[in-house]
Amino acid sequence: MATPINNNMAAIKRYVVVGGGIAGVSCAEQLSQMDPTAHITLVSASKLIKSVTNFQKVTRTLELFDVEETDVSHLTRSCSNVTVINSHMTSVNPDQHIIHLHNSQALSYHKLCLCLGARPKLITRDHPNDVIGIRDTESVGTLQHKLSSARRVVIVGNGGIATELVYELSGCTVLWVVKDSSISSTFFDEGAASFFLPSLRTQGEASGTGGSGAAPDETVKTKPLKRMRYLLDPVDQSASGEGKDDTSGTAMGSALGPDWSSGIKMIGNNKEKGRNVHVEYNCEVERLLDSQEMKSLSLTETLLSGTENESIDSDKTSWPFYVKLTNGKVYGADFIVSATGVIPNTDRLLDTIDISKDDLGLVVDEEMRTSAVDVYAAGDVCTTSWPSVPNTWFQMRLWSQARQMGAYAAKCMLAHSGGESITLDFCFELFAHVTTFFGYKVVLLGCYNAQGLGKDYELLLRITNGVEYVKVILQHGRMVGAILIGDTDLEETFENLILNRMDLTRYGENLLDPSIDIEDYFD
Ligand SMILES: Cc1cc2nc3c(=O)[nH]c(=O)nc-3n(C[C@H](O)[C@H](O)[C@H](O)COP(=O)(O)OP(=O)(O)OC[C@H]3O[C@@H](n4cnc5c(N)ncnc54)[C@H](O)[C@@H]3O)c2cc1C
Ligand SMILES: NC(=O)C1=CN([C@@H]2O[C@H](COP(=O)(O)OP(=O)(O)OC[C@H]3O[C@@H](n4cnc5c(N)ncnc54)[C@H](OP(=O)(O)O)[C@@H]3O)[C@@H](O)[C@H]2O)C=CC1
Repeated sequence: MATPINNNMAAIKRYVVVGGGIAGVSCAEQLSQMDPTAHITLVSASKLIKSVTNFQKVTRTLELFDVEETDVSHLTRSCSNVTVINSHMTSVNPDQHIIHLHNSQALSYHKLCLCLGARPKLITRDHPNDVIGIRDTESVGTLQHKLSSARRVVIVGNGGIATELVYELSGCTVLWVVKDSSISSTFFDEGAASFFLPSLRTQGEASGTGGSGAAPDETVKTKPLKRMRYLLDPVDQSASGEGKDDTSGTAMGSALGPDWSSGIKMIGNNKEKGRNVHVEYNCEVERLLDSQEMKSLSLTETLLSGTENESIDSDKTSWPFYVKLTNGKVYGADFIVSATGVIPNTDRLLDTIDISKDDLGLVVDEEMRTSAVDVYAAGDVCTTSWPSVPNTWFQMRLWSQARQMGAYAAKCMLAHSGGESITLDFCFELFAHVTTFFGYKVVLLGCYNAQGLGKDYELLLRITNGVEYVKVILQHGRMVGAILIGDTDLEETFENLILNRMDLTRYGENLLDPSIDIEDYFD
């Protein structure tokens, strides 16, 4: 029998936040800060919760911070009106305004914010020992353990985690399976991907087949209109972007924080071996096979070219399993990291509550409300539904957005409690992300890959191989997006230009002329 823990529920307006990740903790902190008299309860399935430290605003919309995993006393010390319950929420009853917890408690709420996060979307759940996902500290531990005896690891996926892992892993061969024709396609077009390829090769030549990143002269299919470009180092023509199709361009513990991989040893069984990455482009994993199946199907393992072949006698090497790719090749491997995106943690919850969802994400309106009355959602678990005008913000499951959404949901909950509505927070006007890939600072602003623009845009490019890659997307003479790789120092100016929607037609090619101090231009 469930026990209500807040008996005086009619009198107390209790804000309940579920989830101890960045979104949930930011929501609880913001509620506490804005209303120190409010009763706030944070329910977290994980014992440790996330807290944002060293927060700094880089520009109006870009923010940098560290994420620490702390015990709950860290939060309750700084927010004395927050109590934390370490349990799993099993169901929600919006009619009665009650949630049920795994420990048999029932908890009533005035407003509820669900910050349940997401978990890895694996290519298959049929091989839990061979196919792993990375999300929290525990899963990184599993990765390290498996790596220590691994000779060859297959990484599937072409987004954030895969891009970080291929750069960090050493001591084994990495077979990177991407379904696109260039690497890191969630974040970069083919030009930027080419800029990064030398970094992949630094510790041993990366080989690859069929992709533009590795095959600079790849034929172009469609060409957007381009006005000009700066190519400071003419060696790598592929990186100029000219003639490229630019339309290509998004219960565990809480997700890891920035720099999760630094300081963590990710070394395979051969400590002497550096980075050794082989990329298979334009394909996916078709199936996994054990050695019996390999024999019965008379399949032959594909040999890896380059350094690996010198050290592996392929006839004698046996592998725990084999992957058959959709391009027909078969590779032996020790294990697979499926870095193939995330699934919001709502599936069980959805059995208990009538609530709108989109691809398992809880649909929220511009005041972070779900379709269930007094139930809000923030972070990876939600799917935003508001139209972005101008069209320069979109959702991506990132910690900056988790933090912003958590804090904004708190503001909405308090405003609605007072019978007020609230206008969409400024941070949702412009997509802004700062991160590090392949050792380079990366800033993404607005429609950085011309998302949603069709072919109605122009590009400006400035590239210095090994130093910087600057791409600007213009529509009708106005800047709508930018990719800044390296220490370009352009983020603030470009952010202003995108937000101001200034007509830049008259500046023409001077906009990216490296000999002009662009900041002075617009002061
Ligand atoms: C390896 C990795 C690297 C990343 N790198 C970056 C990066 O460089 N930059 C970036 O911006 N983003 C990055 N991200 C994404 C970022 O970490 C997430 O977008 C963000 O942390 C999501 O926060 P959240 O609070 O929404 O969800 P989570 O951190 O997943 O937290 C959800 C919380 O809810 C709890 N929970 C779930 N269900 C229940 C329940 N029923 N009852 C109670 N509690 C429950 C979970 O235990 C967890 O504490 C990375 C993610 C990963 C996995
Ligand atoms: N520095 C950063 O900003 C980082 C951010 N993150 C975030 O963490 C979360 C998890 O990262 P990650 O798992 O890399 O997710 P991402 O969404 O970044 O990337 C997933 C990738 O896997 C591809 N994919 C999906 N299904 C398959 C499949 N069956 N076979 C092959 N490829 C497939 C996707 O292609 P398609 O898009 O075509 O479906 C996409 O390229 C994301 O929200 C990500 O944004 C993670 C690490 C670093």
